[in-house]
Amino acid sequence: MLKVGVIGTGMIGQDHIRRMTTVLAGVQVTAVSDVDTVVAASVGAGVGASVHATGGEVIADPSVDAVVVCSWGPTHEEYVLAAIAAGKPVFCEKPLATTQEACLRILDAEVAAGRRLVQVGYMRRYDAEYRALKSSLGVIGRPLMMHCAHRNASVPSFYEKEMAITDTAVHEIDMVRWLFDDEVAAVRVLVPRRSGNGGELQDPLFVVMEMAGGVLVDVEISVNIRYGYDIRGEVVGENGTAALGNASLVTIRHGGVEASPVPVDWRERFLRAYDVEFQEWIDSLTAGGRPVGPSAWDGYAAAVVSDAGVAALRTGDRVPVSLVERPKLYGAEVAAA
Ligand SMILES: NC(=O)C1=CN([C@@H]2O[C@H](COP(=O)(O)OP(=O)(O)OC[C@H]3O[C@@H](n4cnc5c(N)ncnc54)[C@H](O)[C@@H]3O)[C@@H](O)[C@H]2O)C=CC1
Ligand SMILES: O=C1[C@@H](O)[C@H](O)[C@@H](O)[C@H](O)[C@H]1O
Repeated sequence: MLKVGVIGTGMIGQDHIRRMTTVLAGVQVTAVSDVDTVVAASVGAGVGASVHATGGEVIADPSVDAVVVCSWGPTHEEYVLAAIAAGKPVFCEKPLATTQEACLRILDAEVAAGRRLVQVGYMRRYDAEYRALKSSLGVIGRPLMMHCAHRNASVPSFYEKEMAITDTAVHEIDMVRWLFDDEVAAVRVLVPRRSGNGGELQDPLFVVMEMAGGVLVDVEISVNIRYGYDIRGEVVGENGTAALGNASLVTIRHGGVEASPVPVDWRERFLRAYDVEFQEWIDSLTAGGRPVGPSAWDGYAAAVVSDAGVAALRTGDRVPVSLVERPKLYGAEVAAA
């Protein structure tokens, strides 16, 4: 039984605790913590876990074999570094950290530890539709372009302009690296007319990524679309196209109209993907091994592209992407999962 401590008991922290306590096998949540101590106490009591005053105490708790970090992005670096220092495996929700410099510090620490301890929560790699899309690439000929849309019904009040890249588009950044087994070479961000739904937020955005191998990817980021959570992707190949399904269990035809329900948010759309992601993480650690999913290198690479995207948003320029040399520790694992 893998004993897990969870830092950050907000929306996704609670959702992951729910899956670890009621859905998945071979795992027990033994400790939790959140700067919102009231929420942490309530969540901890609900699953019989110890409630600690700080994330550092969760990591140091002897009843904790592995750590799950679900706090806000800017706090991830501190906890991931502390888990590495304690020699404990750590699953960190995306992004690994909010700047490439912070990710490099994590890479350096893990390389110094000499073994993989870090996994990053890029769950699209575990989604059945994305996996089917990847499998179909052989059928449609060489991929040339990809069209994506990433639409949130709404975002919380603390969501800032740059988060459209660092918190939202970062999923597409990781996904295209995995899908095409290639790195992003340059980023542009185009700014269309502003939606009235987002207040002062610049919403939507249109992100264009150039892959090193020449594939061009466009991503519409809309975070106040109101009607639901809508994730789309279509690859254009030399001889055909391959698109994600519409993620709906049912299509209703009634009163002269055809309709399918749209997921409310990421918890519904990627429910199974998170389950598979966590079960594989738990199983890999229980077997005495190391995590095999998205690595600190993947987290770093996504952060470099994300930084380029933020610069492109600020300047309107095409911003090239340049990665440091990949440490041997991450040699064959960029496209894992
Ligand atoms: N993989 C995915 O699809 C998703 C990933 N996320 C990621 O998960 C993380 C959390 O997001 P949400 O749960 O939506 O946010 P949230 O705001 O609902 O929850 C975050 C929690 O972290 C706590 N917190 C903040 N600073 C802390 C600190 N220093 N130590 C301990 N706790 C702290 C907050 O009090 C809050 O309860 C973010 O990094 C986000 O990008 C979020 C949603 C979906
Ligand atoms: O990761 C997530 C959130 O943090 C982010 O804010 C949303 O835009 C994404 O759709 C969701 O998957």
